[in-house]
Amino acid sequence: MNILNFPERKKGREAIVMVTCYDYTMARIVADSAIDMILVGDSAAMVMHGHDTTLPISVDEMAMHVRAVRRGAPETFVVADLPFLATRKGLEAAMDAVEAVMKAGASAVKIEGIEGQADLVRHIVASGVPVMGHLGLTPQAVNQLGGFRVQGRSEDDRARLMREARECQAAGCFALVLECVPESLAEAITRSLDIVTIGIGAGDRTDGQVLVMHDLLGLTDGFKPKFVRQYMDGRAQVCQALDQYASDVRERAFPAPEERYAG
Ligand SMILES: Nc1nc(=O)c2c([nH]1)NC[C@@H]1CN(c3ccc(C(=O)N[C@@H](CCC(=O)O)C(=O)O)cc3)CN21
Ligand SMILES: CC(C)C(=O)C(=O)O
Ligand SMILES: [Mg+2]
Repeated sequence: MNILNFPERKKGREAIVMVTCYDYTMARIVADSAIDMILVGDSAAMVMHGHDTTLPISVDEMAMHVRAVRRGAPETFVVADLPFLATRKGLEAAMDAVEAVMKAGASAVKIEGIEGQADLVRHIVASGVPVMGHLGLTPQAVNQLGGFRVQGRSEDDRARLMREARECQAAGCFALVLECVPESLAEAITRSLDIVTIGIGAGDRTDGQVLVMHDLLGLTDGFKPKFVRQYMDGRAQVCQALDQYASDVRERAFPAPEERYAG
């Protein structure tokens, strides 16, 4: 995937497949898979660091995850989330955040919401940095949304999200994530835009899909929103391996002779 390929992946062509990734080892695996692109999401705050929301992660921590992912996937298109408030403290602070994740190796940045930051998006794009928009359930606004809830169900919200999607495109976004919105709204937005849409909990009419790595591997304990499909029972498989290791050690079945060094 290259920034120049996105327009040709618009509706009707092959769907874009994106997954989150936060570390070197998993990035190497993603790079060997059929995945198109990586999102170094601020969901790292939750799945990597154990917070309840995405709010606590810093620009430096995001940059650290981007550096690790870039080392593991040197050729992959990597989008980095700009964390909570990074774009809301003036132009210089915002550009410092963009600089940090781009110099860490990102190919593009993702910014939640468009209200009050269309000019900033224009400036980032004019600076040579591709920007991915993100509308619908914007987790950085969880305190305002009253929880991780489906968005765009009322007629007013629908109209607002449709308008904001057009604003993202007008501001120069090359792609737009639609999170937790009714499929009819995601379809309407996808049809009305020239840029690609990437859905999560937004039905199958978007131009691509994104899922959190740990969700699709079944590693997240008890976290299973409706839109998640678990492609393996990662928790059970990892736990089984750990239990086997523990029992082998206790029974002195590990290490075997061939796993030892001779003097
Ligand atoms: N591991 C992980 N996966 C994600 O997809 C994800 C994160 N973390 N962190 C950031 C946001 C938060 N997300 C979430 C979290 C919870 C629901 C959820 O509980 N959804 C309810 C629907 C609620 C409603 O009907 O309004 C569900 O049961 O599906 C949805 C998205 C998506 N993102
Ligand atoms: C859920 C996706 C879209 C995201 O923003 C994240 O993982 O942080
Ligand atoms: Mg995010």
